[in-house]
Amino acid sequence: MDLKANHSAPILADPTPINKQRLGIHDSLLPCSPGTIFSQGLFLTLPWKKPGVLDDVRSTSWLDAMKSSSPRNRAKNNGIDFSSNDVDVAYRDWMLKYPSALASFEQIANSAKGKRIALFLDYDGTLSPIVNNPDHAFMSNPMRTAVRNVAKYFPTAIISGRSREKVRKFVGLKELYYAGSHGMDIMGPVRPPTDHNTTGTVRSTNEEGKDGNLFQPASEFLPMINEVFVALVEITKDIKGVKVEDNKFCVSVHYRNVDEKSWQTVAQYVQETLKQYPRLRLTHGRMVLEVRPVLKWDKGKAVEFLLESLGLKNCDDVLPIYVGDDRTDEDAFKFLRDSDRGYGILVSSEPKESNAYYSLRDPSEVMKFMKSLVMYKESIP
Ligand SMILES: O=P(O)(O)OC[C@H]1O[C@H](O[C@H]2O[C@H](CO)[C@@H](O)[C@H](O)[C@H]2O)[C@H](O)[C@@H](O)[C@@H]1O
Repeated sequence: MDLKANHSAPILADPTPINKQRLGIHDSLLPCSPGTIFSQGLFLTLPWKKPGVLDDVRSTSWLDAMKSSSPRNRAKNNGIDFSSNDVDVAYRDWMLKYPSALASFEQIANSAKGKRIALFLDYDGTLSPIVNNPDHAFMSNPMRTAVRNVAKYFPTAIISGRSREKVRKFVGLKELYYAGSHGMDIMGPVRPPTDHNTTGTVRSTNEEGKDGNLFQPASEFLPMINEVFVALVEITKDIKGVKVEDNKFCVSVHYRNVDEKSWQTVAQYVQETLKQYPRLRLTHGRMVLEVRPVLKWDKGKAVEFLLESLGLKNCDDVLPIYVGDDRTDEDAFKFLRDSDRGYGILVSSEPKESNAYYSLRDPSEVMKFMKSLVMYKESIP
């Protein structure tokens, strides 16, 4: 098979328009994403753009996105002086729109009355603090205990951009469901799904010998992703601080530890490499460029899939709660908002537009929130 062939999904025309990134607005919050059309099935079809056209503009826009990914630059762009108390004022204003899930816990508990909560948790920046070395993003033991306790009462799933195996190792709890590669690798419960498009689900046994339903909608992309991973490691090897991470169905190119002067080179190298892979696209996370298949599958779809697999999808008595900190989590927030159920909770210590309803400042507040859920459950006679 020619891995690089442009079968059904040509390259993304202009993946990160400059003004959207400056405003820090996620695509899903805008009326439509220019150039993005959903085709039948899982493939995202994107109009073909002649390779080479607008290359400079595109790498400039990626550079701009990379700069705005740094909290200090973002504050500057929003006219906030980092050294003044403007930051606190801006955060307090923002919390009027996205109230603290801790301060609003009673309200959340009221809407949970008579309902079954299903909890979905992102990993990096939600359960573990953001650190410079992605291999050292460990979860604390108190956090692990909090997740274990909450999972005793509510079905709980981790949905991460990392590979499923890696995030499962970091979390280390058998009692959870895990979805890796931004939801493109899900090990759900055995219960056969009914009305969801789950073709490709196979019965599988995980590392602990537990049976599950494995769903990997991007499996045909695996050889291509492996190839691009090797190519990216090679092309970036002389840029100090770059880390290319294999996340199974996607690849992360971290630039957190790269001198800002070399960011443009990183963006250019990644884009140059991707020109040969029109079935892959580039997205942007926290100081990371992420290469992934052109597939209509994201964390929102993963939540929908897991609810279906758990037999909770079409039930009025279910309250899904999704906690996450990154752009990719917005797809899950949007799914909950659009289907008018449950709550998205954005973890952020700075103002950000979001599809979430509530906010938490950092992982320590996420831990308190989970403890509150346990106390709430234990208080019910
Ligand atoms: O969906 P998530 O579980 O939040 O995964 C998203 C990415 O998280 C990791 O990168 C981020 O965290 C690192 C460790 O704190 C940090 O160094 C990096 O700058 C962040 O982008 C992970 O390494 C990526 O592969 C995930 O895609």
